[in-house]
Amino acid sequence: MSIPFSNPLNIPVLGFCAYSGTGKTTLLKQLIPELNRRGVRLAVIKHAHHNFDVDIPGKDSYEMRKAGAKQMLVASHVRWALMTEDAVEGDPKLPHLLAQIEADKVDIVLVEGFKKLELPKIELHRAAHGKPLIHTHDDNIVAIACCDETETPAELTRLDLNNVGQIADFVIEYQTNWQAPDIELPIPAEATPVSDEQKFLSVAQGLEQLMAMVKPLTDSEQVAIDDAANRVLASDAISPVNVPQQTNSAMDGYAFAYSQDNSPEHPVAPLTLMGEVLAGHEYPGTLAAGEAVRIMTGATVPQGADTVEARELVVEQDGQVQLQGPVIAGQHVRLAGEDIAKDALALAKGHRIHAAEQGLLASLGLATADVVKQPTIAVFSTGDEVSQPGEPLKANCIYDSNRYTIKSMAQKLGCHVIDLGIIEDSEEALTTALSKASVDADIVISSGGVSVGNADYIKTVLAKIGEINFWRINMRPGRPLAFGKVNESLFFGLPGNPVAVMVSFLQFVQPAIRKLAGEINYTPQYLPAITDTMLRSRTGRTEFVRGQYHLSNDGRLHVASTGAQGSGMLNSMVKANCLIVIGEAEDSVVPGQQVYIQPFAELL
Ligand SMILES: Nc1nc2c(c(=O)[nH]1)N[C@H]1C(S)=C(S)[C@@H](COP(=O)(O)OP(=O)(O)OC[C@H]3O[C@@H](n4cnc5c(N)ncnc54)[C@H](O)[C@@H]3O)O[C@H]1N2
Ligand code: MOO
Repeated sequence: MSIPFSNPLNIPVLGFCAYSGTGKTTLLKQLIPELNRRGVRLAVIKHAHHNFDVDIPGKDSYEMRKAGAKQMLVASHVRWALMTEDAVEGDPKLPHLLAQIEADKVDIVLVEGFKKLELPKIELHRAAHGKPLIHTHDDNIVAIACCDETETPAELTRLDLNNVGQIADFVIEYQTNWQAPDIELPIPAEATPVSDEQKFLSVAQGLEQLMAMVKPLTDSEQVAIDDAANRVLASDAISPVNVPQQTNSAMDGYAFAYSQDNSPEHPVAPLTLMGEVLAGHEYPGTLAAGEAVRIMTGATVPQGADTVEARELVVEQDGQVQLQGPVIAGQHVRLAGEDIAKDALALAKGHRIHAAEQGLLASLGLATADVVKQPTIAVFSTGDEVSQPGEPLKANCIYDSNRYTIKSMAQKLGCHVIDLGIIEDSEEALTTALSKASVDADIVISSGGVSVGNADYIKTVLAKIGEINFWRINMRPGRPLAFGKVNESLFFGLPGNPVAVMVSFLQFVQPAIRKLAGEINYTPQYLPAITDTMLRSRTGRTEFVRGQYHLSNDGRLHVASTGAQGSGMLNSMVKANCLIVIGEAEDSVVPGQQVYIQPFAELL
């Protein structure tokens, strides 16, 4: 029987398995110093089958543990040991034990025992023992270390059980070639092909199909750096200058030429103070060895000098500068062009401009930026029951909220928005509005009227003046989605339910707008978080649960559902700061399990 295993660390874990008496411990006792000698830092985990204790009665640590401490950590200046009382049924769990290892301090974990786990292992075999082979029924054996008499299949790496150097070579090769498995995100980056008989599309399939129809805008314009926020760079920004322009000081202090005489190995010789240089000015001469100038942060480092010491670490007296401690050659000096060199690529085409990018473009001396034309989005609502906010609410009606969430999200993505209002449910009104909108807009977005019952007008109109696909996406909320073209504009028909509108916008309209706007390499952000609440889904469907995440005392992100998840309840979006994405492969998720979240602070 094999037991699934997943490695929680970002370093390799390699097991050694054998029937008892084969000499596992003897081999490891020789292999460990051999690997150490070759510079490999090791952790070892051993599974003991008996009730072991590492401590002895009478020692403080033993007595305190026996007095009831669940965990006892004893530490000295050479080592520390953590003992944990953790009685479990069956075997201890290896992933949990591995999580206790300080993975930044070692290169590989060697594991003795845990024979039944689906863990990459080296099998040890001694034919004289007459014990069965393990690799014949365990696919996780990566090599067999055995003696001459053992017969092994040609495809299995064979090592000499008595040749520790050869086994060490194998371990090092395994460690060097090991790659952490790719993280599986709830929505895969690549969609499986859509089959003919498929009624529903996966989120990835819907996204792939619609993204194939989005062509990035090619028109660009020059705008002032002040107006470039949230726009996308249309061409590479090449630096016309070195940033910084000249080699300058990073501290208020003293500049001088580093020499052995003021290095830690030598007595510190006083330097002769030659003058002062302020930011925006330069020292007229060249400093000779043993000379220093007083220098301000940002001031050009004089010719001849290469090192700066901070003012508070220096005593200046009677024209002499006495360094107090060791200095490192070149310290506190910012080299000309170290941030961005002249003629180097400062910001690549396709980059969305925010505060740091605006600052960076300004630091090159640029007054304007070449940006992609702003996408124009036309938005309208449909439905006899949908009323204009500010007007009295008619019987059996609801106020229009979808137009407002769509407009706001589009504006946050740097779009120019045309509000077409609420359009009466008639073929004529829709034809006029859509034809007009498509002249000015790159994307036309409607909400409502895309589910089975009432899609008729949109369907008829778009069949005449464009093309339309009515998709059913295996997701919740946001199952129905219409996507097509009106003349040359793209058309999104989002589902009417207010939360479905927002979720569909985030998942489908957002990436389309980013591509249209010329943004390159946008991928949705996923963060791992531990769920504190039970989350329900269904295998085969992607569930977007409104969640609230926070950084917990355990140093990890935790997330909880915001409660009732009706797709008409905008309040659940207001309370949320992320979507919890439960992928198709998963059913329900229990508290304590890891999930992926998409924080949406940027757009909502
Ligand atoms: N028989 C079926 N009925 C429904 C299905 C289905 O598969 N079979 N799918 C459900 C799902 S899921 C959704 S989502 C909705 C989508 O329906 P529509 O896109 O056709 O939208 P409407 O029916 O027009 O409206 C749904 C809901 O949203 C309200 N709404 C519409 N526009 C606005 C607006 N601008 N602001 C605020 N609220 C709006 C509307 O009053 C309805 O309550 O269909 C389900 N039904
Ligand atoms: O997509 Mo609908 O929002 O599941 O109600």
